[in-house]
Amino acid sequence: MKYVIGVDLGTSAVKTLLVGQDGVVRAEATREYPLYHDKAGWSEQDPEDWVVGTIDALRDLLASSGANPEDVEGVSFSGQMHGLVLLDAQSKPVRRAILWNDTRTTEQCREIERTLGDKLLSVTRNPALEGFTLPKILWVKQHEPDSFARAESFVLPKDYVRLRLTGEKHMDLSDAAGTLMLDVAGREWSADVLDAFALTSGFCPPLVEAGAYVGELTAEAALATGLRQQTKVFAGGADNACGAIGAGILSPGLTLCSIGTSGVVLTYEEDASADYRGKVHFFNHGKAGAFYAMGVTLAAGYSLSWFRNAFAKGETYDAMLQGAELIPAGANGLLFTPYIVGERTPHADAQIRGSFVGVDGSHTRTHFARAVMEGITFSLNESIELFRAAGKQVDQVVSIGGGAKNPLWLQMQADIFKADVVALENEQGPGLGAAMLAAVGCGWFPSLDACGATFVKHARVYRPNEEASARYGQLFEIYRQVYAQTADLNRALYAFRN
Ligand SMILES: Nc1ncnc2c1ncn2[C@@H]1O[C@H](COP(=O)(O)OP(=O)(O)O)[C@@H](O)[C@H]1O
Ligand SMILES: O=C(CO)[C@@H](O)[C@H](O)COP(=O)(O)O
Repeated sequence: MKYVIGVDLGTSAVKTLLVGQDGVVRAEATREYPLYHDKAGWSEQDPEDWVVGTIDALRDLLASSGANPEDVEGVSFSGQMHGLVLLDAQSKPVRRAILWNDTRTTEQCREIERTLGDKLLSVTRNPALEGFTLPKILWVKQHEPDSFARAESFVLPKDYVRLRLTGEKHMDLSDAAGTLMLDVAGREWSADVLDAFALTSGFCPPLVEAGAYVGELTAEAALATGLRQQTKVFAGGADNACGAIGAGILSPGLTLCSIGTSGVVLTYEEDASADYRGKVHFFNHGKAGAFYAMGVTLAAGYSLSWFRNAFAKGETYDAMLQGAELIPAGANGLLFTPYIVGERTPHADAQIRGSFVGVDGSHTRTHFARAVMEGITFSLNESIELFRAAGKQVDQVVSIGGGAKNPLWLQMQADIFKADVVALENEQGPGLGAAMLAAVGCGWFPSLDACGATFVKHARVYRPNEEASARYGQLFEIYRQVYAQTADLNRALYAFRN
């Protein structure tokens, strides 16, 4: 049996999958790494942690599977999007990476809007959001001129790991789309954007397709991981593009829900003609020539992991959520808004923060945990509603990410989305998508679609429960009001955050 490896560089951990030619996941290995929140709204990681974690996980993957390295033909990547890794002339990071969920750049977003005007939406196809890469570059330029002066180029998180494993510097289109520097429809770095901010084209890495062959491992990387130096390396893509590939979202009419650290709802777009007027993100897909539109909840899984760290430290998610399935929909009148690091869709607001509304003396920790899951799912439903309002039919949603490990949450998604929710045999969609890019690159299949027919394995389908759905419909209308009712209060509280 021949194998490929998918590496998913997530926010909480790097997850590696060894997948056979039959699409069966033979082994998994994971390494967690820390997040640094030095100030409210800041979120950073050390790129070295990604590299060490990836090498350790790959070594583990080979050891635990017993696979012969000679049989591992290719490897590809999926990565958390937008994170800025500034590199010096020797391709060494000049500072820690500033991540997608870091919201320090509101001022730079306004500068981008003023400078680019209409070109912002017509060229980059996206609004200026704090999480995107260009505002981070401008922030470093303004606040850390010494670091910026040493920076000769930039890459995104998974590009840095690939650079360390191959010695080759590239960025794929699906990830470049999240920088706000790409002409998304034209599929090239935008001269308009680069000129407007005095950035040279040499500052940006060469662009490739997600499925492009970019080289083989360095001798050092082969020795450290146990893989052969001749293992073929393919560029890989943004985690949401790879999640879409791994969930089979490869043709029109298909919808994905991913609950990782962030939460996303995305729909496939055949071409760049759709115009959502910046209400949702619009990016290049990992399938060459295609696109996707996507709404993002900044703190989806992160809200539940925050809740666990704060109130159930040391417990597993399953232990913390025990009994939550016995509580009726609506958590006995307790509502949660998951704005704990700000929000993107439908409220692009870095200052908003979360709320529990309706706290009652009878509520237990389990009610709060259930309310957190419901609030996250209501937030994702706002994106589903946006797509429905734009004319998309959303009858079936494929669900992936850590949140899809929990059957209660999958049923809740079906009830709140009022759509069938399909779980996959393995919820690690982005890692599987990366493995599919490698499988197609190695010539095992003529296309991603053909590969999907073997690799994407649907498991249980969760259908909406009529009674719960009706109840959630009423609660969703109340949930929707909380943003407007708490926006001013949160602006007033801003001065009191560290
Ligand atoms: N057993 C579980 N039950 C419910 N939620 C879970 C479970 N396991 C993980 N999660 C959720 O999944 C999130 C991590 O998802 P993952 O896809 O691994 O994230 P990332 O790709 O951002 O690193 C956690 O923050 C948590 O909210
Ligand atoms: O910022 C976005 C998408 O625009 C996030 O979806 C990141 O790509 C991080 O993803 P996860 O770590 O939650 O998978």
